[in-house]
Amino acid sequence: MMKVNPAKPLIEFNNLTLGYEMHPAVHHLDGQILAGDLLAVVGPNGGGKSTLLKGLMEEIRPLGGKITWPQGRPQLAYLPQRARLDLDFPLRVADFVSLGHWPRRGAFSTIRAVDKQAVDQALNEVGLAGFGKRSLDSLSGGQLQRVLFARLLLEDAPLILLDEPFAAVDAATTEDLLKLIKHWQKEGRTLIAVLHDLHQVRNHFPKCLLLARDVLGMGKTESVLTSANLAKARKVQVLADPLAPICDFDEAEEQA
Ligand SMILES: Nc1ncnc2c1ncn2[C@@H]1O[C@H](COP(=O)(O)OP(=O)(O)OP(=O)(O)O)[C@@H](O)[C@H]1O
Repeated sequence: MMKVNPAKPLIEFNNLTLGYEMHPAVHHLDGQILAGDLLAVVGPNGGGKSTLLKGLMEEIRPLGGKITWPQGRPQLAYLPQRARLDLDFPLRVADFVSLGHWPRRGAFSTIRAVDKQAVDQALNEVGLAGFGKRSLDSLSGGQLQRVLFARLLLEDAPLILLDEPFAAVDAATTEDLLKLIKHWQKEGRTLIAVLHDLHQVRNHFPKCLLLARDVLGMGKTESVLTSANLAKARKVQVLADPLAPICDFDEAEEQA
């Protein structure tokens, strides 16, 4: 894993605006994420959380401002929202998990013995020892989420992005997956997770970004999730206003 300096920012946002066809979904974001941060991204539906992850993955380019990587852009691992995944095909669990090696080995490398051992170990760590030969489409929702985490283990990335990792997952599975997340943080990885359960965020995530198109707070969780900030977030009708106004970049530059 790439060595990162925990005292230096891993990611810097400078007046970052992200969106689609000039309509901002994340507006004028400034701030830093330090290496080793465990950051929750929260906010109303349509508030721009997934868009921010897409920006970090360079799936979309900023409409304005920029994202900088003072320590270089590290390898990223990404857990998409379950609702966006179509895993209803008869691929073996072990083969699917071994895809976690792709970023390092290339898509067409054969699965080597050492990989097989790593796959078994990853399945063991997520509580699915012996599931390797099962077919993906035979798994329950919670088991599938564990498999996705096993694949992340193999990716061994310094920066991990999780989009609603506990959606439709029961309490026991959530607890197990949270332990893995904390373990990853102890190993020095940086984690950014989109979440909806504020109780969970308060209990397990030291830092938080509250996003309702505009940034309503970023920093220590207890100072971001105040009743005043949450009241503001509730007032933002991002869903009722799917076409946010075209961003005025001249004005944005002047403010920068
Ligand atoms: N590909 C796209 N083209 C146009 N608009 C989009 C696209 N993807 C997202 N949007 C819009 O951008 C805004 C932010 O969406 P985003 O998915 O980032 O929100 P979110 O905070 O992740 O929401 P949720 O909690 O519902 O998952 C929404 O108004 C959405 O309709």
